[in-house]
Amino acid sequence: MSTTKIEPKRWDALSDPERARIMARSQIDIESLVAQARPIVQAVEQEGDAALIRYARELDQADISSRGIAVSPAEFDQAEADLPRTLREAIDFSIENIRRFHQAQVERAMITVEVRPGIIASERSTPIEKVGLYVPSGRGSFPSMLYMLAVPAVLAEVPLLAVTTPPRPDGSVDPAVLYAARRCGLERVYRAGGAQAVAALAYGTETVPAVHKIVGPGSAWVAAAKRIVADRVDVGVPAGPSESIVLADESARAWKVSLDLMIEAEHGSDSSALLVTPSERLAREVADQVSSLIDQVPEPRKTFLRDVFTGYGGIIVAADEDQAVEIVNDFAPEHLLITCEDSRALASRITNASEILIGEHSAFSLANYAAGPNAVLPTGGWARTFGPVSVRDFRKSSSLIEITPRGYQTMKDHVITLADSEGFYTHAMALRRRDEDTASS
Ligand SMILES: NC(=O)c1ccc[n+]([C@@H]2O[C@H](COP(=O)([O-])OP(=O)(O)OC[C@H]3O[C@@H](n4cnc5c(N)ncnc54)[C@H](O)[C@@H]3O)[C@@H](O)[C@H]2O)c1
Ligand SMILES: N[C@H](CO)Cc1c[nH]c[nH+]1
Ligand SMILES: [Zn+2]
Repeated sequence: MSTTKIEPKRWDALSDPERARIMARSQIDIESLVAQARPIVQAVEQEGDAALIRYARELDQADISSRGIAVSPAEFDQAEADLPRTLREAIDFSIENIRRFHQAQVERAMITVEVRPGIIASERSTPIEKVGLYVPSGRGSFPSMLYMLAVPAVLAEVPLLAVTTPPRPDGSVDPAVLYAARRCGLERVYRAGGAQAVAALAYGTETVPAVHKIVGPGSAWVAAAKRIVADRVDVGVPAGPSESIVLADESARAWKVSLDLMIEAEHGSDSSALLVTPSERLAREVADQVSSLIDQVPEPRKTFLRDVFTGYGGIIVAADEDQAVEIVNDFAPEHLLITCEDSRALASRITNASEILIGEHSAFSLANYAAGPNAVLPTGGWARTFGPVSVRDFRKSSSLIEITPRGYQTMKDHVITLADSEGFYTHAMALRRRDEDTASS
């Protein structure tokens, strides 16, 4: 196959539809799959386990009828025995880093403020009772996603955690995922992927428990199914197909930028990877180097890279540094690497990005696996309002309010005035009657 031709594009020269397509990226795929995912979700709602077994055969080419949907303790034992020692050590090392970082997110279970004398208000945090963790599999093996989800969920003290992950063609589950699950203290793992897994967690089946929240990244199929069940279950951070921006200037080295640009692009054809630079020279050098580097990558990643750099990804030449920063903030990338003369100063100007890597040593891969912060991140522009998955995603809060007689006296007249003015008769009357009762007793 011929070499992929990548042409740097000047942002100022792009048409509005061209810019809109770059900004929309995988949202286009997710939208187009919602209608196709709906019958899968409905079948699981109506038929439960039978539909999961059927879709495993149809969509994962896996016969799971003899093994069953739930992974057995013996499979966990086998996975641990089969996994190479170096991989076990790498997973252990990374889990420890992720735990060290997420431990700092554990908040006090209750904060209390005496708003005024006798008005005692608290915020109490409790774990969400049942959470489903979606661990993708197919275009990659993702033990890293298991521990990125399990570590904060366990620190949050969620009582019921149910993991779903697609079966492999022989019906087994990725042993690295099982090893990581056990290391994190989880043994409830179900063989189900894609839209069918999301439906199973939303509605429950004979085997898979229904949960209150589903957390975890996935393909456009997973993202589309989450949209369908979103009125029934909390679907958490919208973490779809991976995407990244490298923001680089004249000081950056083309070979490093080229490889860093290719990291997140190799996840799939629906990913996005952009170099945004004010340097025309760097843009041209990176275009040439990425074109020839792609040819050295084994399949299927070669095809994914080709598709990305002729699809949602590319090389953008900004008019200047200010425009480059503006493009990044408008795009709101999942991953951002800044490799510029003063990367730290530029980082302070980034307002929308879920993960900001600063300086040429901070490759995306390090943060994907082991730097400490969570690598399950919002995509599709959702970094404008969401952050990385954290311990907070697995907890909720309640307000506790206790009013003493003194606090009541301080507030009641103001509240009666407000209730009258809003037109809520009973809101005011409940306080007026209390006053009459106090006066007559
Ligand atoms: N945003 C994040 O934090 C983050 C993190 C890691 C991975 N990701 C993304 O997760 C995705 C992982 O994708 P994956 O494919 O490896 O795993 P996946 O588990 O998300 O998807 C595989 C499942 O999709 C379903 N599927 C595939 N083709 C289908 C079809 N034609 N019809 C119906 N269902 C179908 C199957 O059930 C299969 O089990 C990638 O896009 C990656 O970029 C995102
Ligand atoms: N880049 C992914 C998040 O978008 C995380 C990951 C895991 N493994 C490889 N990459
Ligand atoms: Zn990645």
